[in-house]
Order: sequence, then C-alpha cells, then structure tokens
Amino acid sequence: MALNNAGTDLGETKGHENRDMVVIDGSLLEGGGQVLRIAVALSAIRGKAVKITNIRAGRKKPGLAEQHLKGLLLVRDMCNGELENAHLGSTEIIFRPGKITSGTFSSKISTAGSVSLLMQIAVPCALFAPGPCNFNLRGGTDADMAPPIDYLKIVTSEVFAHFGAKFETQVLQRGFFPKGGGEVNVKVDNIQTCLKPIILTQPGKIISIEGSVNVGGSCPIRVGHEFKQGAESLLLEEFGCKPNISVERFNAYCPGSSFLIVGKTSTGCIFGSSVISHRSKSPAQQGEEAVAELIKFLPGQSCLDSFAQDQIILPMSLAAGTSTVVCGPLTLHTQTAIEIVKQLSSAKFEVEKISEMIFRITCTGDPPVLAMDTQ
Ligand SMILES: Nc1ncnc2c1ncn2[C@@H]1O[C@H](COP(=O)(O)OP(=O)(O)OP(=O)(O)O)[C@@H](O)[C@H]1O
Repeated sequence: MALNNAGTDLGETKGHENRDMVVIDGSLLEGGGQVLRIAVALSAIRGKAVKITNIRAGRKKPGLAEQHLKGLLLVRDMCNGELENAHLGSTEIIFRPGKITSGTFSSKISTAGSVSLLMQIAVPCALFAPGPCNFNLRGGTDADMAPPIDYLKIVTSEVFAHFGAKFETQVLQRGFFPKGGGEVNVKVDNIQTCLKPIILTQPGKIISIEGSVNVGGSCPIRVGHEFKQGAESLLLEEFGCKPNISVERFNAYCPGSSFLIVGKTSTGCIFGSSVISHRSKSPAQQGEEAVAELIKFLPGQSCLDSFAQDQIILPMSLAAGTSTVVCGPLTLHTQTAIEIVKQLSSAKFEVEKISEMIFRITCTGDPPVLAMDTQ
C-alpha cells in the first residue's frame, strides 16, 4: 500500500470523501505524463477527486519528473485543491480539487522541462475559471518530446479558437536543453458560457506557409539561416514557392535553436511541424525534415497534424454539442486521451476509418456546469 509524505495510507486520509474518487491507471496505453495532465485537468474542471496509480509506468524513469510535479502544484493552487504524495519520483498521487479561481499564478521548472506542458494542464482549467487567468511560467520553451512554445502560441491557440477558447502567449526568454531558464507569460480568457463543438472536416486549399527560426544565447545566427535554407529548398521543390521564414535572435539562458513551420488552409485548418537543433544533424537537414513532416499533411485529407490530434480530445469532451474532425491514423497519445476522458466524463467518442490514412473522430461532449462564482 502506498504511503503519503506523512506516512499515512494513501487514499485513506479523508475517509468518506474518497468514495467518489476515480482511479486512473497511469500506465494506460501511452503511459506518459499526458495521462496525468488530462486526468488532473478534468478532475479540477469537473470537481471529481482522482487517484492516479502507476504514473508514467511506460517511461524509462517512471514517476513524477519536475515538469509533471510543477503542473500538479499549479492546478492545485488554481483551485485550492489538496494533493497527496506529490513529490519527485512519486508513482501514485491523489488529487482532491476545490473550485477553480481566476487570478495570477506562477510556476518555475528548474530544468529544461517544458513550460508548454505546464500550459497543457493549466490552460484548460483556466478556461473554466470565473475570470481571466495570467500565468508566469519558467523552464524549457523549446524542448524535445514536447510542443515548442511557438506551437502553443500559433497552432494550438488557433485550434482552440475554433472551440471559442482564447489564450495569448508572450515569450520573454527562450529556454533550451539542458539549462532551461525560459520565461513566458500566458493570458487565458475564461469562457462565458461553454466551449463550442468544432467541425473540422474540410481540409481546404493551402493559403499560407510560414516559418520561424529562433536562435538563442551564444548559438551563431548562421545556424538559423541554415535551417531556413534547408526548409526553403524542399518547399521550392514541392510547391514551387519560397515561403516567408523569419530568423530571430532571442535572449536565452543557454545556446540553442528551434524551427517551426506552419501551413494554413482556406477552411481554417492549421498544421505545424517543428525541430529543436541537435548536434548529430546539420541545421539544413533538420529544416528539411520539419518541412517533410508538414508536407505529409499539405495538401491532404486530414484537418489536423498528428500533435493537435491528441490535444483536442480534452476540449472536444468538454464542448456543448457534437464535434467532428477528420485526421490521420490515431496516435497512441490520441487513443490514450480518449480513454482517460471517457473515465472522467460521459463524453461519447466514435472513431471511423475512412481509408488507410484517414479517420473521423466524432465526440458528443459532456459540458461541465459553470460555477458562477464571485471572487
Ligand atoms: N513536436 C511537437 N509539437 C507539438 N506537440 C508535441 C510535440 N512533441 C510532443 N508534443 C505533445 O506533447 C505531449 C507529450 O505528452 P507525453 O505524455 O509524451 O509527455 P510528457 O509529459 O513529457 O511525459 P513523458 O516524459 O512521460 O513522455 C503530447 O500532447 C504531444 O502531442
């Protein structure tokens, strides 16, 4: 039996309050930090206590890493909730949410752990606050295996706008591996009534392709121009056009560079593909690879890239009505997200295979009752 910091049995400290607690197995499918973020965000939004076991059992080093722990503490603070057993390496936690409040919140990850993933847990909660929320978040802004901050700022924000959800991100300083030290401010407007269902079924025609290369710290600006060259050469070959790619220098705690390329279509679809520089490959080659990934979607039949696919499952489940999206084969992250939201809500999902590469996800949302709170 797991013990909390005080040495009492986990889950038994509050007696009858645990009766309605939902137990989520953190090893489910993808078995990563995403399970925790979705479960805890939904717990706060729906006011349901959760116990999460086997946290990150699917990862080499299971249990809470700093990014996950800081995300939990941030949501706890936003809703005056109670967290048990939340410490580095913990593989089992209990979260009892209070009411989500609006206001100003901050969080600092001392490594290059991703601030984008802090946003992934905090932004959905903030949408259901009684007023706007402002966040100051510090850590990694351009980290591997996580959305680069520009992806959140440009792609996720536009996809969320389809749901009527609005957030703005301002990057003050970039944080690259290994030191992090990036800083962003995020403003989230609370929703007034409900999240709207989305219909993203028509891929449309490409109307723009734009990219940005961020060069930080002592990383030579030449690296940024090489990213741009590699990306441009492939785009020229594929589409016969030279897109607008900016190369910008940012303050950063340690050297690094990143590249995001974004395509938009006439029907409001947006696709993003990114790379963080690695010594093992030339910047030109990485620029080309990011474009090659984007080209998989442009022009195609899918209305979302493979990352946005898992990130829309939570808002779809909370929307007041039926959402439909057409996308590529479901990623393991998407399948995991669907399973977790099904355990914490009555949202109904249906996945249809249209062809080998094209799928339709339909979700009848289970909108939470908004707390008409006074602060
Ligand atoms: N290049 C990228 N662009 C956009 N989103 C990304 C990118 N890479 C990863 N993501 C998103 O980041 C999230 C990663 O979740 P995941 O559970 O794998 O990560 P995690 O919390 O860092 O935990 P772990 O360390 O357990 O993997 C997913 O929502 C995924 O879509």
